[in-house]
Amino acid sequence: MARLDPHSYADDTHPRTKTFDWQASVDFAKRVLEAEITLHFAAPASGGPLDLDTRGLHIEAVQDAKGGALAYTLHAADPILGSRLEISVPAGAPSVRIRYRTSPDASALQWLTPEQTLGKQHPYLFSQCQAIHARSILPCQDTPSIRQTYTASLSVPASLRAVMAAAPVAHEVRGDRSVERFEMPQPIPPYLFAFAVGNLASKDLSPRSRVWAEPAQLEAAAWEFEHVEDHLRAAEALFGPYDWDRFDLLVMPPSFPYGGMENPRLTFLTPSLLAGDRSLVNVVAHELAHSWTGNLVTNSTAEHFWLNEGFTVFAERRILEALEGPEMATLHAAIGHQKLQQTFELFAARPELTKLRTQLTGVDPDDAFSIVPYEKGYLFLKALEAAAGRSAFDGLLTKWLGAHRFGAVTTDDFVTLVEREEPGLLARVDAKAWIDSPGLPANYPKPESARLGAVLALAGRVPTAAETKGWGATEWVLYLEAMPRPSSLAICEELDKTYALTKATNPEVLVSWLTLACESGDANVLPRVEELLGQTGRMKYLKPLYRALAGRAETKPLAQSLFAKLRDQYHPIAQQVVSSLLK
Ligand SMILES: CC/C=C\C/C=C\C[C@@H](O)/C=C/C=C/C=C\[C@@H](O)CCCC(=O)O
Ligand SMILES: [Zn+2]
Repeated sequence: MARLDPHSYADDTHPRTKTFDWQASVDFAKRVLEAEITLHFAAPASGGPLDLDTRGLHIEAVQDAKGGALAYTLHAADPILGSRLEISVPAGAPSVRIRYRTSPDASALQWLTPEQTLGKQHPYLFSQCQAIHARSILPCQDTPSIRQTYTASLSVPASLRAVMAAAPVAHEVRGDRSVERFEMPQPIPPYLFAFAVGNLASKDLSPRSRVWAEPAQLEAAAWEFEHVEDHLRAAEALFGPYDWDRFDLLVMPPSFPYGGMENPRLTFLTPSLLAGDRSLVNVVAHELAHSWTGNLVTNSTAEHFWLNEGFTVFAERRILEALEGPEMATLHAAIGHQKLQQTFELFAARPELTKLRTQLTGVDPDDAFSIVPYEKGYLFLKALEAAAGRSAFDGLLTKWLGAHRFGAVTTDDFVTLVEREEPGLLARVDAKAWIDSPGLPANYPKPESARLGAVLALAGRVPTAAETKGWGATEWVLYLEAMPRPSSLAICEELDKTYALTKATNPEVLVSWLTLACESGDANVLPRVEELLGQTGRMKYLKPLYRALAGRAETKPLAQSLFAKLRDQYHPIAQQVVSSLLK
């Protein structure tokens, strides 16, 4: 018996799921899915146990392919992993079928009332499975090391649409219900299983891309993401053919906990990207880049998350460089570097979580999550690119993607490939320190440029109008993130009086400003902070603001009272993460 993943009960001596068929009926009144799943094995079972991951599922029946009952045990829940569903599978069995019901507080799902949506007329339901939440939707081997294809059939109220990170194949209306069928032909890790149900409409952006949104937001979304085909072409020029057929976008409700989620064929995006100036489309570039780094070549467990995210930030900034020039890519890298330094301070008590390769047994991935795998992983790849030269490094990247296409990888797989293709390169950048030591090695490639230096030189004082001439959101975020914390109340007051930052419409600028002001004890911004925390559920915004409020004695009670009031409108993942940081 050998567990494949510290966050899964999947065992490499058990039958391996190759594909599954999932039927579910969405019950908005009870906030549950009534469902049945048939797991088809890669080879007939040899006879013995099959351990599946579940969380909060009410199991009604477990059967063989002919409908005969199979013995099973649903073990007590582990606080991080959920409950092991142990099934006795007879020798020769090709599949198992499980009928079950999800729990109203399934950790992957957020159920929204009509009032919590933009249109206020219809309910909404969406999923977020990364890293280990798919098991709250369906019993499965919930580890990226077992990739699975699937078919799905979703029964929803006829007034709503269901969309899925899969290929739609049929849509039938039957009275007051409609049944939408999907197929996912490419094998995916379970964390990329995703769907949404709501009052949705779509608009084509290119032959292989459309945007879905609530009707009132569709035109704004289509304008913001109009140039998605340029991103696709730039990415294919860099990384090779796009393997997923469609690259559709779904603009989520404001409570969506992340900036984006790279669900294949249907990327989920926070509505906070609809800035009206296309200044935040780097997130689309990031999610698109995952089509190669993360979705095609996938970390085998969360302990190698940097293989997903460090590579994707590197790829995102190469797309940005191709479309907007090296200066913009460098500015984004500089913001990431600033936030990385802040994160090292936040993780001072848990430096082991700032290694690239982590040990996460007994650690909840959502609690370990930070930008370290993103930005430290990016800097490590930049160090390799600088040492090898861009052409040689691009050759490495091509070989990496080709060698592990539709596969699951570990850090050792990357080390082995680089050592084989470019002997000595890893030693030249002290790869061991990057991978297995906390923080950054002394020789790391700090993002630098003239424009960047000019912005950073202003940190600590209020810039003049002349000095900020031509600044966009990126320069303002970089300046605000580089400001000493706490800054003086005099500086905060002058900044806001001069530049009306509390009225900023760009969410990145607004949150960087409000966080600085809260960390500096500037009570003038508190009404806007309270308003914003009620308008978004994106953890990138919730975490720094709640942490800033909780970090000062005079505003800690406000952090707690606000969270008590607002928590139900946040996704279950955000509720758990913010609750942990307020402890
Ligand atoms: C050391 C790493 C430990 C765990 C990593 C594995 C999974 C973390 C889990 O919490 C899932 C994260 C999902 C992230 C989805 C989107 C992000 O890439 C975007 C985050 C930033 C943003 O909101 O823009
Ligand atoms: Zn990502």
